[in-house]
Amino acid sequence: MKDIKKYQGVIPAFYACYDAEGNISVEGVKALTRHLIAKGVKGVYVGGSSGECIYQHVDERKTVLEAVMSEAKGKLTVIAHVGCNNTADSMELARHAESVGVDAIASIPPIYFHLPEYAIAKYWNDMSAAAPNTEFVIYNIPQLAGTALTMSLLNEMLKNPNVVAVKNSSMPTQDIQMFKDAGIAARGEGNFVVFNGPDEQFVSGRVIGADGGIGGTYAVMPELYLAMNAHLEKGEIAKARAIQYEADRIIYKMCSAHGNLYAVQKEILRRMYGLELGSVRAPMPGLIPEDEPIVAEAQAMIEVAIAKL
Ligand SMILES: CC(=O)N[C@@H]([C@@H](O)[C@H](O)[C@H](O)CO)[C@@H](O)CC(=O)C(=O)O
Repeated sequence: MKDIKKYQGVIPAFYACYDAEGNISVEGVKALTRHLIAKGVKGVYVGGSSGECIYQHVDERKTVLEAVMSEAKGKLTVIAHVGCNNTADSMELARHAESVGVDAIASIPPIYFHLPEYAIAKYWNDMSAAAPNTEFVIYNIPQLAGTALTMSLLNEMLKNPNVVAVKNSSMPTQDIQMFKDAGIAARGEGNFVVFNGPDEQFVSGRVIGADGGIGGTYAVMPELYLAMNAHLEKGEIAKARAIQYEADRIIYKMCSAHGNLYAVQKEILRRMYGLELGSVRAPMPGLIPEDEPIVAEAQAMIEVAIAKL
């Protein structure tokens, strides 16, 4: 790998940005990108779960990535999730992502049908071949994708020199160590990256060896993850853990709404910073009036936690 440093740190999973009619809001995408640059994050993960990738058309996903790149190029590490539920569309997005100059592409495994490992490897390698000059990140999120990254599948993928990282959203932090060991055995120390996925375990994931984190709640409270990361880099585990506890309580609060977590977070960003990012796409549930106190409480918790840093 040429530059491992660009993947080390706090990388928010970018939210889907819609206008009042539910169409992609290019202005919203640009505004959120500028906002995250100003907050000092390392990069963005575009078009993943938080980006509602499976609810967006190929052309919409290209539009989003182009808007991000127009603001982020040279300022942030950009990882574009290009997985679709068929190889041809994924390859088209991979080709496009390389053409706009992303740092890496990423993909979930194919969802719904439980395919054999050789078919999953071919799906990933085909999209990697469509972006031959771009690094590739395996996105392991078994609880949503329905397929878990096994060691045999990872070892098969490590034969592809573009595979530089795993974004690991499985819950056992032990998986991070196993993936990292295999990556280092194949590539050498300092040449393979594992990202922590579950935000509730950012500190544990980093302590067991994750190089950085990609997460869906970072964008609504980047200050907390940046502070945890800074404490960890100084070996201040207790201080990092105290912030992790606060972040987790905020996540539990946001997840208690009727509306989807992403809808809650976008509403908090609207209230805190005037960012107009819209709601979520059906069939995800949007906010209902009864969610009002939850949104207000979560916002207040974020503000209190930030003020304490
Ligand atoms: C299962 C799941 O959705 N995991 C999320 C977490 O960030 C998650 O939203 C967070 O830990 C709150 O539970 C991320 O790993 C997903 C992510 O980074 C993405 O949006 O692509």
